[in-house]
Amino acid sequence: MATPKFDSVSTNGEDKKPDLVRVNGGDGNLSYNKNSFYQRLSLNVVREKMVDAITRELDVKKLSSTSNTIRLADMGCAVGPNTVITMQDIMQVIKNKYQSECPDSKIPEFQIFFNDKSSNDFNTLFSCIPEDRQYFAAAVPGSFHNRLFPEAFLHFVHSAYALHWLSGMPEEMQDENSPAFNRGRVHYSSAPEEVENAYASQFDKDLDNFLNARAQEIVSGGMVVLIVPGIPDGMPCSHLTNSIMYELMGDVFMDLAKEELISEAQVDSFNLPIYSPCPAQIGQLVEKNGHFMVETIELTDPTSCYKGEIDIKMWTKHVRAAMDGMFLKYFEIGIVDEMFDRLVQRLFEVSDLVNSTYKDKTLMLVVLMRK
Ligand SMILES: C[S@@+](CC[C@H](N)C(=O)[O-])C[C@H]1O[C@@H](n2cnc3c(N)ncnc32)[C@H](O)[C@@H]1O
Repeated sequence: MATPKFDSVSTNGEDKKPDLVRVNGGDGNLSYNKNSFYQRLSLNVVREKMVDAITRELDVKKLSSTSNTIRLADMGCAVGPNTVITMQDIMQVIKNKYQSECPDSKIPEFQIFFNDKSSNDFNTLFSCIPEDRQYFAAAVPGSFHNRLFPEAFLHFVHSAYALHWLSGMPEEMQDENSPAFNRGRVHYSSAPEEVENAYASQFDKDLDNFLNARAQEIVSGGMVVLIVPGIPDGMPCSHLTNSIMYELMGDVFMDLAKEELISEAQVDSFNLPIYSPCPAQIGQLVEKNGHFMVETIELTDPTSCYKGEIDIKMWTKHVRAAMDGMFLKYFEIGIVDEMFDRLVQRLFEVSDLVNSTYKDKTLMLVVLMRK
């Protein structure tokens, strides 16, 4: 196993045994704090739809009848401005709704919980939270696939670009004799159907765990907003921009194996724990789970509120800021540097394809109401 080193990445005092599967902390050149602008642009694309859903569905009179503190949580908040801006924005929308619908009542106090894995760089996150904020802030470390809060405690849960991270890879993918063993690739794109099925069933289990935990924590009438990179129903995964990139990553790693810088066995056993669900899959999972009503499940073009071509170098840096830990868990940092250098070149060679597929409707907004 590689001994990971960090370039401008905070280690949270966990140098001896770091949990590397996290976004890059700190404020350096490869930090998520400095490289999460594309995610923010995409969040802006669905902002109006989310505001509409809150305005239409969130029954503030009912919520305020049980508590004078409204509790919001962002799950998989990471580091940097995205979570702080989004949660402040959501709080303001809810506050405005109170002011217009309950003009004679006292405006409730707000408490915002920022959740991520315990390995997240919460210190850098705290430095982004304004001192003159009009809410109480707290960090909640731990996996959102488990319980994180007391029963019937939260009123609103938001999670963006986080639920597509799988909790782990299914065991059969490590078994060389299994049809789900993913030889020569790092993702399920263009892989045999058994590989994609293994990823899909892991996602199903993870989402079910997430919904079960939230079902206990959220009050009746509370709202869940999920923003997930998705795929249109029926579209082959290989058509996604991200899949084009993941396939090129696999090709580059195989080149490095041919050059004997890494072994083929390393590539075979490495799989990116990232999955893009389609709306039908989410709808079926939510219905089977039974605790929530679906208000919205829809896909949008993530580029629809900004123009121009994708900047391949900057995009790759964003990907690295978010996913470095997944690679560093398996490969030496020199190999990861080399892979990303070569990846940029490969992406430039297919830049027309990258730009055309990037405009597909792949940004999924899911709005659920606790029954
Ligand atoms: C790409 S970042 C998205 C950050 C932020 N929500 C945004 O929109 O910019 C994904 C985050 O989800 C977190 N995450 C993934 N799985 C998680 C889990 N099971 N529990 C808590 N956080 C998780 C990761 O640690 C990472 O910080």
